[in-house]
Amino acid sequence: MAVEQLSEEERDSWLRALPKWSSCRDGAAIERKFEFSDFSEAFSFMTRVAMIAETRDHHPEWFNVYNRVEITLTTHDAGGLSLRDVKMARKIDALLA
Ligand SMILES: C[C@H](O)[C@H](O)[C@H]1CNC2=NC(N)=NC(=O)C2=N1
Repeated sequence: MAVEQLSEEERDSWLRALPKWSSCRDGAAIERKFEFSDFSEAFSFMTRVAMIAETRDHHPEWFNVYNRVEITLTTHDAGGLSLRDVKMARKIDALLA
């Protein structure tokens, strides 16, 4: 599905609203690291993120070891960062609010 990459200006302004996420891959992605009390908490969080990803058809790249989860968001169909990533990041943040 066609989806637009954010311009550099749009990216910078959206990122200011997502202070827990940092830009990576030369602006093509954003990432956030999470730490939980144990694996069960981490995996439960991942399960909730997975459900959101499925309903939105927008899937994270992620890494988990025990209580740590690292999430990278990028839009493969756009070859970079899109509004889908920003919205997904907001949803993920809201899970922990
Ligand atoms: C065919 C399917 O809708 C697409 O491949 C979706 C699935 N999940 C996706 N996830 C992400 N992160 N980027 C995409 O471009 C993407 N595209």
